[in-house]
Amino acid sequence: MMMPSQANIVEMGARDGLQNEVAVTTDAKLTLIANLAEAGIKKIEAGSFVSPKWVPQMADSAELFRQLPRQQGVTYSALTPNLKGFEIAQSVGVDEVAIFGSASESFSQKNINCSIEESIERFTPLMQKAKQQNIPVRGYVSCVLGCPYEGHINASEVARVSEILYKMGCYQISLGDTIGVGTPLDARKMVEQVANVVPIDQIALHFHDTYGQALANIQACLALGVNTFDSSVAGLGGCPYAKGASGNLATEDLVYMLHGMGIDTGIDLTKLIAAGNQISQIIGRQNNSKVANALS
Ligand SMILES: CC(C)(COP(=O)([O-])OP(=O)([O-])OC[C@H]1O[C@@H](n2cnc3c(N)ncnc32)[C@H](O)[C@@H]1OP(=O)([O-])[O-])[C@@H](O)C(=O)NCCC(=O)NCCSC(=O)C[C@@](C)(O)CC(=O)[O-]
Repeated sequence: MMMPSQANIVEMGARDGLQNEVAVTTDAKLTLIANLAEAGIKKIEAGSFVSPKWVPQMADSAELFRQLPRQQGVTYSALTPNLKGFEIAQSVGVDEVAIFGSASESFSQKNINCSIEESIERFTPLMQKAKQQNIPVRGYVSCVLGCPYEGHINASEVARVSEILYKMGCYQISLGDTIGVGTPLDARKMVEQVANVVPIDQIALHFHDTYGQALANIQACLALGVNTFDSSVAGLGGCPYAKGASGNLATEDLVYMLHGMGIDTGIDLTKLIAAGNQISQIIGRQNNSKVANALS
């Protein structure tokens, strides 16, 4: 398989990032999202329609979508764990939603308060409604390279859950190394196993960078033909149900590597770095992107 000449980046900063940082105002989120679109990002996960008691940082997602100025050609998406979340998302004009399952029973319980099988039952009416309304649904599988509660997770279980979400109608399956423990050979083997049940061009990688392995893992999987990657500007975030996990791979670091390999992203790195520096300043912490720090 040839390396892709172009890659798609799904920007997580406003959702996966800010769900696990000190709460910021809706205005600050709107500015971040506008800056990301201005930098050339075409897919922005902007919020989530989950219980505000579970994730208070996302409680303003409906208000955010109501106010969000849309840039043509940009998709603004949100997480929806159940029909209730989907209906609220739909009422405020979300372009695309994502359901999120897990390859780990324990993480499923901690994150969405139900078993893997129960989560599939909750997703079913959502998928039916999304199909009726023509709203694309992305599917996440968490803990694909390890679980904070169970440790090792078998790739066969990752493939099993991925196949279920794919067959339910998710147009893309995003494989989450939620706690960032994976290493390149394991990442590659896991993706190869999922690719037996989900076409490789419908697989995305969502790697947290807790152990500094995310770029190496992506590099190992690029050769398989994967060309969609989730990342967070400034490396924002973590996971509220995976203590100690750091944010997603920083988008600036990913873009720098891909451009260096001759893989186009359509993203202006200078504008992206400015967006990351601004939100880091607002939340009062150092930008977690090595590239941003080197070039700032
Ligand atoms: C899924 C639930 C809601 C189940 O929570 P539950 O308690 O089992 O659900 P419930 O149906 O019994 O409802 C309980 C309360 O939540 C409300 N509720 C119910 N649904 C909604 C909704 N959609 N929006 C707003 N409110 C909702 C519902 O109305 C009720 O309110 P109350 O009567 O107590 O006032 C809960 O567990 C939850 O919100 N969990 C948050 C999960 C979350 O956001 N986690 C972080 C996402 S990150 C992730 O999953 C990993 C990923 C995707 O990034 C990939 C990776 O890194 O690997």
